[in-house]
Amino acid sequence: MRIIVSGGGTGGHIYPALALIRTIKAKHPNTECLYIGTEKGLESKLVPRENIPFKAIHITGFKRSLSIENVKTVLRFIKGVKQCKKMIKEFKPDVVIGTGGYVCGPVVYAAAKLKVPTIIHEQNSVPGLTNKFLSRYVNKVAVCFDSAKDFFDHKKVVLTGNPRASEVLGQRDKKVLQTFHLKENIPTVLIFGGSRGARPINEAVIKALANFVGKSYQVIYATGDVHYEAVQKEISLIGQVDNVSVVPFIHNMPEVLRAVDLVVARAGATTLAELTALGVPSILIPSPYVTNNHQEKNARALTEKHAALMLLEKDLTATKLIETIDQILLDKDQTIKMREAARKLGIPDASERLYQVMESLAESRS
Ligand SMILES: CC(=O)N[C@H]1[C@@H](OP(=O)(O)OP(=O)(O)OC[C@H]2O[C@@H](n3ccc(=O)[nH]c3=O)[C@H](O)[C@@H]2O)O[C@H](CO)[C@@H](O)[C@@H]1O
Repeated sequence: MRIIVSGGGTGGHIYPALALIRTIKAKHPNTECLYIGTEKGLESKLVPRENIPFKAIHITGFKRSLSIENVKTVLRFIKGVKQCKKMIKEFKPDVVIGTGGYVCGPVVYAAAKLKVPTIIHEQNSVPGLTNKFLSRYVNKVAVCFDSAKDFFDHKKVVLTGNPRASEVLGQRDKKVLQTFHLKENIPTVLIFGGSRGARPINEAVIKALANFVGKSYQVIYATGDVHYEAVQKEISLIGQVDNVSVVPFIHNMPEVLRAVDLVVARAGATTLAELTALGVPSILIPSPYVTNNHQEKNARALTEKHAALMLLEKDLTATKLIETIDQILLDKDQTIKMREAARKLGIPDASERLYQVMESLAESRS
């Protein structure tokens, strides 16, 4: 099989794509894959790490307000479509899949125009602009939340879940905590602000740092690559805290998620798919800076079922953060209830479901 995958900007669009590629390669080791992204997006770093052939196009996203930049974006889109058509004709894919982010626009649109079978994967409860636009042209729309179905043509829509959910599954092995210089025999909370980190979360954690001293739990705190230096500078002024391990980014997230007892994070859809597949309780701090406030809607899908607690960014303080962590981790019954509620929401066979959609589409063509 030959497939082109495109998805980018942030990890939430890239990790599902990588997980799907791994599933396909596990089934058909001879599958040829090409990933199309942008140089600026995180994909230009993450995809080559996986030894997947990567090509970049130059494209930008639409601004919501009227602006001259939008005219430039239209021109870049037209140029991008031309570039993608050339790549598609050369590569001759059986299927083209877009996992979100504006880079998918020209890639999937070009494929649809060339009559190559196309799928878009929407991770969120409310779709992004690019996927809404592409949904008119593609053959199938794979979604992760029931509520997302209503935004698309019901004949095209399939509930698959997020392939990252399948990827994080595995044996819980707390030995990985040693790599963070932490203990295996006490509860661990993992704090991170999405794939790029989040300044407001970093600020709250830095202020909370001294209050973690003497707690019966320990903390892994990923600042986000771009924030690491600034955070370290601030921490050096306060002093290191033994039971808090600070890192820029976690590249072995599946292993780490399996070893921790609570997660504090933004409410990015891929993170939520991972948490629910594993049944990890969470405190969600939705980013208020995303399209249609979709992270809050993502988070509500979990809080309504008691799988997570939500802390709005406007209410986020160091004290509130510690109180909420204590509320869960210092109450075993609460932890267990949240764990079970989270697991009930997971779609652990998401990779297989998405693979089936892809395979039947490719077969229908041959
Ligand atoms: C600001 C923005 O537009 N965010 C969007 C983006 O979020 P973002 O890229 O932050 O996506 P998610 O929170 O969904 O996923 C983050 C991914 O990065 C991984 N990870 C994170 C930190 C780390 O140190 N190591 C690591 O591997 C997580 O395990 C997860 O797989 O895509 C999501 C999925 O479409 C959307 O729901 C978010 O609203």
